[in-house]
Amino acid sequence: MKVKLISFVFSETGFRRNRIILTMMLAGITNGMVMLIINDVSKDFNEINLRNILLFALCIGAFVFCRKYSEYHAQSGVQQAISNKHLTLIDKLRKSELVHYEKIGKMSIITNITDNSQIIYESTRLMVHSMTASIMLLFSFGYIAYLSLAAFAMCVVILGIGIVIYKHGQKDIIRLYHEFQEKDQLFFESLNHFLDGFKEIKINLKRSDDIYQNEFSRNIDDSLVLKFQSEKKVVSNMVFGQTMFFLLMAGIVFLLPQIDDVESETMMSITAIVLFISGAIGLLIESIPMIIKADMALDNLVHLETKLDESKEPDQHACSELYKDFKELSLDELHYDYVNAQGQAMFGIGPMHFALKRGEITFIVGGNGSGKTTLLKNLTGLYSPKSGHIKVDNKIVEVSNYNDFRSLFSIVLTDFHLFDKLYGLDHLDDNKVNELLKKLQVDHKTRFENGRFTNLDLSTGQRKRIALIVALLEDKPVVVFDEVAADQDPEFRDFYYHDILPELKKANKMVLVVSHDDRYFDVADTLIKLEYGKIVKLEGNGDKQHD
Ligand SMILES: Nc1ncnc2c1ncn2[C@@H]1O[C@H](COP(=O)(O)OP(=O)(O)OP(=O)(O)O)[C@@H](O)[C@H]1O
Repeated sequence: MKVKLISFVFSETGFRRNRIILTMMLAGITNGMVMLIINDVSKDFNEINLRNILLFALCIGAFVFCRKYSEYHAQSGVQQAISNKHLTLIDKLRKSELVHYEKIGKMSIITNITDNSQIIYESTRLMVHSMTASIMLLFSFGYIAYLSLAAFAMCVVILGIGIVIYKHGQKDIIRLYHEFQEKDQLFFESLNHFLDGFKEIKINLKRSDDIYQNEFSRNIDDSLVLKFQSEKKVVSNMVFGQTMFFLLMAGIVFLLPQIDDVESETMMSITAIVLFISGAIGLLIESIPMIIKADMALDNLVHLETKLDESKEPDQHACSELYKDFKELSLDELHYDYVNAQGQAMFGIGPMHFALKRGEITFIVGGNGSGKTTLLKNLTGLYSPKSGHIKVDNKIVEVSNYNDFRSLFSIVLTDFHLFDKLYGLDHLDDNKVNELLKKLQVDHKTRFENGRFTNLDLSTGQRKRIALIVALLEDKPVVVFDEVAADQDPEFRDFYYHDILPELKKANKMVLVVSHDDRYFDVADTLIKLEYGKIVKLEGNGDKQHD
């Protein structure tokens, strides 16, 4: 059986790897030596001499040192390996396509990374103990072979049969663990809904009871059944292991004298050794289920990493401000559709064909679900089109230039997120931010000090204003606002349409706005109306520029 946990633990120990292996072996050997000395001395009290006392002390000292060294360095190795794995996963995550991230899901990523890492970390100590115990067992069996080959053969046969049957039992346990994991996944999905919909649950007792009884209780009951079944198997397997050990004892005590001509003193020694190693065998039997869980946890992390590798964007050229001075952005027969898990196309947009200029305001309008946000995600390079192209100054934007292309945009989508710090904005002048807070009338709620907003516990409308401020601070050539005015009071809405947007236009920015405010449609230079993913109206400059 290949234990993946071992290679994972050693993957980050570098030059200490050989030392850890050596000290683990020495800890096992010195443990065995202690047993030998005790055995020798208890057989013959003349053996109580300075040499044996010193040897005993030396073995204990070496054991303590080796055990501490191997355990400490293995633990720090695995901690390092886990931290590196976290960084690798986050790095791969940020390079994967948005559409794949949306499919994998936030909760699945969080639980995968946190739960599995915890299991791996906790199992490492057990694994080190088990490896030390295995060395001690090998040492002890070597000594048994030295005392009596027949006793050694008996150990090999009985333990061999035990291992085969034990491994067979493990297969069922692994299957049950997998089923349990799937149930656990369902539980976390429900938990995700429960936490996201906490307000809706709080307000509606019937809904709250329904989700509690029919979702959580049922899921937990199903999980418990599997957990009980697997625990039952684990316990049976452990008891079986212990029984095999008793069988070994019985073989040594009752059978060995019949088949081998062993003296009673040797019999005593062999019995003492077998009793001595019972602790190590017990430890091994108890560790195996945990090590299997750790291997499954590693598989889960590898599975997540493989998914992220598959969803990786094509390699990007180094950012070169390729499009910095662009003038026009156009869609050339762009088509995009969402596909379900079976690969069938669901909702789609396109084909779309229009051109937008810098220094102009474009409104994208249409009913709910008409495809406005999907269009924006394509336009900004968050999704890559299934067919057709995005062009900048009439040149196709290759996917390898998407990083460069996306750097043109500041976006505030409907599900925007406010970061506690303004990442990526270096050398920001606090005064400049505070002036904007004043201009957008949120300065009485929050200030910008030492690179952070002092308060982000704000109303939805206020949070949107902060998101708007961040977008303005980024000072990108294209700004994209998805229903930003939706939660604003009439005065601010007026300010947004009649001041903020025209100011951005004056600053030669391309302004893309999703809006349902038909009272302000006259602000737009171009108006694109969507229905069922198709352009049903294209008015203004965008139409004139259409080639
Ligand atoms: N990740 C997704 N997977 C599958 N279908 C999706 C996904 N996101 C959106 N859709 C579907 O695409 C359609 C268009 O959604 P989109 O968010 O683009 O509409 P919208 O015009 O922005 O709507 P609204 O005005 O309500 O925000 C919807 O029918 C929606 O069900």
